[in-house]
Parts: sequence; C-alpha cells; structure tokens
Amino acid sequence: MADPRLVDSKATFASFSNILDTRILRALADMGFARPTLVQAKAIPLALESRDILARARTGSGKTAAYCVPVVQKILSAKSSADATQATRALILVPTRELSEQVSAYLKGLLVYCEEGVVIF
Ligand SMILES: Nc1ncnc2c1ncn2[C@@H]1O[C@H](COP(=O)(O)OP(=O)(O)OP(=O)(O)O)[C@@H](O)[C@H]1O
Repeated sequence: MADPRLVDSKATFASFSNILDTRILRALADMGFARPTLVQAKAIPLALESRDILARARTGSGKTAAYCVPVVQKILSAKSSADATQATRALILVPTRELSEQVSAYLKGLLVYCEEGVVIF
C-alpha cells in the first residue's frame, strides 16, 4: 500500500469514471486502490490529455500506476476507435530487470478484465 501521507484525500478513483474505462476502475478496486496518490491524481488526467509529463515523486508514491493507468486507458481507447490497428501502442523503459518484472506484474493486474485485448511482452 502507498504511504497514506502521499494519498490525495480529496480524490477517489471513482471520480475518474469519466476518463477511465470501467475495466480499469474494477481492477484498481480489486487492488484496493480507492484513492489516487498525489502523483497519480496529477499525472493521470494530464497524460490522458496527451500532455508531456516529467514527474518526480518519492519511492512508494505510486509512480507505476501514474503512468500505467493512462497507458492502458489510451490503448483501450485506441482499440475501440474506428481506425484501430494491430500495433504496439506503448513501450515502457525502466532501468533494471527487477523493475521491469514489477511493472509487468502490475500491468497484468490492471489488465485482468481486458482479457486478450491487450498483450504485455
Ligand atoms: N492509489 C493507491 N492506493 C493504494 N496503494 C497504492 C496506490 N498506488 C500505489 N499503491 C501501492 O503503493 C506501493 C508503491 O507503489 P509504486 O511501486 O508504484 O511506487 P513508486 O513510486 O513507483 O516506487 P519506486 O520509486 O520505488 O519505484 C505499491 O505496493 C502499490 O501497490
């Protein structure tokens, strides 16, 4: 769990229901994520507006979800659009193998309701 001091006490993930797919919201609820952390609350809406983001937040502040949630949302939105193509939609680069395994495991949890629609390599 994220450090409670780093959670945005004014926001809930449910309040993102206008910008996040219900499959993502269900997966977040399953993970026990009720409120976004501060970095998530700031980064997720901006990323979904396709803004460039340079974010810095301390260890354990929930940076993984801050970029994975908008990445998955963008892929789901692209897949449901009329010109959806079979193409790589995101490349996540991290500095160590251990971190890549952590991010991959997190993404698997986030994609639990998306069946085979989104694939992680
Ligand atoms: N909104 C949230 N609600 C509850 N727990 C959360 C939330 N976001 C992240 N967490 C949990 O907090 C912990 C830290 O998250 P995460 O690993 O993403 O932090 P980080 O900022 O990427 O850390 P690091 O800098 O070490 O990579 C994880 O156990 C994660 O599941």
